Order: sequence, then structure tokens, then C-alpha cells
Amino acid sequence: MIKVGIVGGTGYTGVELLRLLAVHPDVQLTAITSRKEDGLPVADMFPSLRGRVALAFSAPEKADLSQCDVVFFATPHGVAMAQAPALLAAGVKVVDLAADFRLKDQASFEQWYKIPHTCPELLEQAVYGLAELNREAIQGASLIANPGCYPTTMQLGYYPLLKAGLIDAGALIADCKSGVSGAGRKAEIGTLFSESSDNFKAYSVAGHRHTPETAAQLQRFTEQKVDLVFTPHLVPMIRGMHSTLYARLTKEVSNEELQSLFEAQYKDAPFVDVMPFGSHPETRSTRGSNMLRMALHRPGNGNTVIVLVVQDNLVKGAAGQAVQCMNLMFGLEETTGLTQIALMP
Ligand SMILES: NC(=O)C1=CN([C@@H]2O[C@H](COP(=O)(O)OP(=O)(O)OC[C@H]3O[C@@H](n4cnc5c(N)ncnc54)[C@H](OP(=O)(O)O)[C@@H]3O)[C@@H](O)[C@H]2O)C=CC1
Ligand SMILES: CC(=O)N[C@@H](CCC(=O)OP(=O)(O)O)C(=O)O
Repeated sequence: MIKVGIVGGTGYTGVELLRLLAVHPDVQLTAITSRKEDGLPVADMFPSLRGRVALAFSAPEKADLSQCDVVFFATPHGVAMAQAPALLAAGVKVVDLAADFRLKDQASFEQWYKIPHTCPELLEQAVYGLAELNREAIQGASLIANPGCYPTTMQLGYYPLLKAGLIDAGALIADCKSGVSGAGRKAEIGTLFSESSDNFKAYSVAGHRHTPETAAQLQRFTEQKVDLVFTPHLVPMIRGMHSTLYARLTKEVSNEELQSLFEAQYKDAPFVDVMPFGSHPETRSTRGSNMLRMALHRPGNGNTVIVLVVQDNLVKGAAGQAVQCMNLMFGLEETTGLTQIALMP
């Protein structure tokens, strides 16, 4: 059994990791931390886990994480970088759900996240945890930078078009919407019920930290300069993400060829569903599952191609993707413990 520790077990991605790992056949939950809930049985805070998780939260300084085989950090940016060096030196694998190791460039990280990077020496070693585009590297990794939720949808949607050289990489426009759980469980005015329900708005239009992450990753797949305009929106739902990705075609290509390109690209990706051309994927078709669904459109058969992408921000956008990486790192079947069907309606 793989001994698993979770730092930040009381947050939304933390409890999602618990939900998935509690029924994972190869995992033994070993330590779950919380600074505020030291000693509280996990199932007292999350009744959904009664009878499934017998552990209590422990303060991070009390938890002996070095006895684990892998530790997930479901914490704010900056926490994993403080503890990863010692864990890695003790032979423990690390999966960070935050952004500490996503950007290879230290200056860019510090500019966007506004905190100093305390272990830049690990940036090179860290492997970006998007299995569909990086499976082999993840299999050999000991430190995973789990992708951001929006970047997961943008990369998987744009990748086949970019790799095939069919679009202008300098004119990518991504219009993306997230449920409120994307902002985490911490108390904030913007996520109060009376602020975020019955309301709809864009945010961070001038620049969101997921733009450099996505552009840097996509840049690996094209010689053209990637220029991405990304606008996130907050929608009044709890879970779910919907990304509408626009691109300008630069070559003659039929709709059938576009569809075949996507189907071929993801035929061996168990968590990417390429729906029939012209479909309208719904966020609820991914709710609680690790599936990401996408569909292609081409209005008026012109030279704009649109890729619609949906996922559950807490699963494929965070905890499920992290478990997918763990499976690969430990030589398990990629889908182990991740075969839940979405909740509909
Ligand atoms: N929500 C989402 O959809 C997604 C989130 N992410 C990323 O995953 C990470 C976790 O997000 P989320 O679960 O939403 O966040 P939450 O705010 O819901 O939870 C944060 C958790 O971290 C713990 N924590 C906070 N500060 C520290 C600290 N200094 N040291 C140790 N533990 C700490 C908190 O518990 P306590 O205070 O008791 O210690 C809590 O358990 C973030 O980096 C987020 O950006 C990535 C993709 C999607
Ligand atoms: C709705 C909402 O607020 N979403 C978060 C993104 C969550 C995510 O993916 O997080 P990290 O990159 O921070 O890990 C945001 O836009 O900041």
C-alpha cells in the first residue's frame, strides 16, 4: 500500500483528495494536517467521510510526513516549497496542488505570485503534472507541479491544433468560467453566498497568473510565439469549469479532419472525452468525476475554430489530476480509483 500524507486536509481540494483516496485500492491514508483543527477527527468535520476515514487532523509540525511514500500539498502557494526539500531528501515523493513549481522561471513566479521562491533549485527537477501531455516524465518524477484548473482546460483544448500547426499561436483567446469552489474554502467577501450567487462577473482581466503558466506550457509545442488572452469569470455554481477557446485557422482543413485530429490525439487518454463535432458539453457531465470533455465548433465554416472544454475544477482541475499523477508515479494503472461517473443532474 502507498502511504499517503495530505497537508491542508480541511480545504476543498484536501477533502476532495480524501474522498478519492479513501476508496483508492492501493492507498493507506497516513497523515492529514490542519493548523486550525489539530486533533479533530476528520469525519467530524466532513460527515461524508464517516466510516471511511478514521484519522484525525494533526498540526503540520506534529505530523511525521517522512514516513509517507507521497505527500500531497493542498495548501496555498508557498507552503510546499518550504517543506519539499526535506521530504524529497527523505525519499518521499511530493505532489503540489499549488503553483510553487509550475513556472520554471523564478522571476516570473515571483512577479505573478508576489512571494519569494525559497527553493529555486528544485524548479528544474519538478515535472508538470498534466498526464495527457507529459505522461512519461510523470512516471519517473519525484516532484510534481499539479497544473492549475484553468490551464488544464486551455492546454488540452489548444494542444492538438498547435501541435498540428493549424492555428495562429499569436492570437489565442480563452473565455473561461469557474464555479466558486475554485476560490477555495477560506473566508473571503467575494465568495459569500450573497456576493457570488445570483451574480456573474469577470475578474483579473488585466492579467491572471494562469496566463503565464498556460503560455509557457503551450510554447513547448510550437515554434511560433504563443500569445494568449485569457479572461476568467466567476459563475454562481459550486463546482465546474467551462472554457470557450477561440483560435484562427491558418491552413485549409475540413471539419472532419479537425475532429479526427482531436480523436487521434486523445484516443489513449482515459480522462479526455472528445465529443461529436458541434456538441455542447455541460459542466454537470463532469461533476465529481475526473473526466474532461471537449467539443469542436466552426461557426459558418469560417476560419475561426472554437473548442469548448468542461471539467470539474476540484477533480480533473485539482485533486483527481493529482491522484492520476500519483498512479503514474507508482506504476499503477492511470485510472485506479478515478473511475467515478459524474453526478447528473
Ligand atoms: N479550488 C480549486 O478549484 C483549485 C485549487 N488549486 C490550488 O490548490 C491549493 C489548495 O486550494 P483549496 O483547497 O481550494 O484551498 P483552501 O483554502 O480550501 O484550503 C487550504 C488548506 O491549506 C491549509 N493551510 C493554509 N495555510 C497553510 C499553511 N501555511 N501551512 C499548512 N497548511 C495551510 C488550510 O488548513 P489550515 O488553515 O487549518 O491549516 C486548508 O486545509 C491552492 O494552492 C489552490 O490554488 C488548484 C486547482 C484548483
Ligand atoms: C474561482 C477562482 O477564484 N479560481 C481561482 C483559480 C484556482 C486554481 O486553479 O488555482 P491555483 O492556480 O491558484 O492553484 C483563481 O482564479 O484564483
